Amino acid sequence: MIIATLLVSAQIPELTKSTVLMRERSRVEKTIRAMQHTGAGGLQVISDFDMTLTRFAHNGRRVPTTHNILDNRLLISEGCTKKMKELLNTYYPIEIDPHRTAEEKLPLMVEWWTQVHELLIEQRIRKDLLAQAVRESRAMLRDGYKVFFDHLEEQQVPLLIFSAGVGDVLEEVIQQNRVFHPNIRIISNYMDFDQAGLLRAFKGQLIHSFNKREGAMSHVAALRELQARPNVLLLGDSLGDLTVADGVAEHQNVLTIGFLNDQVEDRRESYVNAFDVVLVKDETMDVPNAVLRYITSSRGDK
Ligand SMILES: Nc1ccn([C@@H]2O[C@H](COP(=O)(O)O)[C@@H](O)[C@H]2O)c(=O)n1
Repeated sequence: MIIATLLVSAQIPELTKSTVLMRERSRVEKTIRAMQHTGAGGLQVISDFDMTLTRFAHNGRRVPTTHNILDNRLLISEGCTKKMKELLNTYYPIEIDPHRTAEEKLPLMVEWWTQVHELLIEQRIRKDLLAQAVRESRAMLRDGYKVFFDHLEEQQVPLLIFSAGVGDVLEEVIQQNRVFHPNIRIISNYMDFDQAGLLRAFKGQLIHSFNKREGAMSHVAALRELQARPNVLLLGDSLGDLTVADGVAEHQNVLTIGFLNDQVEDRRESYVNAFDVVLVKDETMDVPNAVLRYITSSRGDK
């Protein structure tokens, strides 16, 4: 068995990079082997979007989240920008605070999202200007994103993107990067426009970073096709992302990969305890791509 697990490391050299942390390397290798045994046909990928599929920073500047892409004079006023920034400065430190529990954070996240959505609705955002706002933004998917999206499509592996961001903006980002393939399902906060194409509400139950399990459970019927796939590769950048897989179904093998983008020293321990694999300040999809390449390679290739 030791020889078998070592073989996995040899086949996936990306897992030996100094930016890759694992609580229990042998468990990771065993899970990857089990997933490779079933192959692409038994696999599904569940991923967060902002700061997981998108970069956290580029050239020393933060890359905007889907909410922040809406901060464009085409769509919102200067006053709205100011209020959104104040809310971000108040609530983002709470979202990533390793000393508060998810239970403590939950009501505060509801406050943040609710206030921002109310501000956006007051602005009566125009649907027809969203694509231009995305084009003008500094939105950026992680390096290696094309290999990730294209490989999943080629292997017919479903990709569920579960995001507390803004669904309409998220779709536009992946559309403009030409990777919006038919194997993708998205659960997110979608805008509701009136007949004149002006934002009047957000649809459905609010999704924030700490209610993803409940959000996933409420979509279980729509996600029935995923229940036939026992193996899950789950990608996220927040501890709240870990609960999505529980909400979808019971699984045989789940491998979780967490991007630790910010406040690394303070959060390292909690991330290593929670995710199987932690990627520290890694702006690429190299590790998920290497793991996927291994899992979906046929056993004869080994
Ligand atoms: N007004 C807001 C609210 C949230 N955010 C950030 O977006 C992230 C949510 O999207 P996921 O795809 O990661 O689920 C969340 O982590 C917040 O930090 C924001 O920028 N502005």
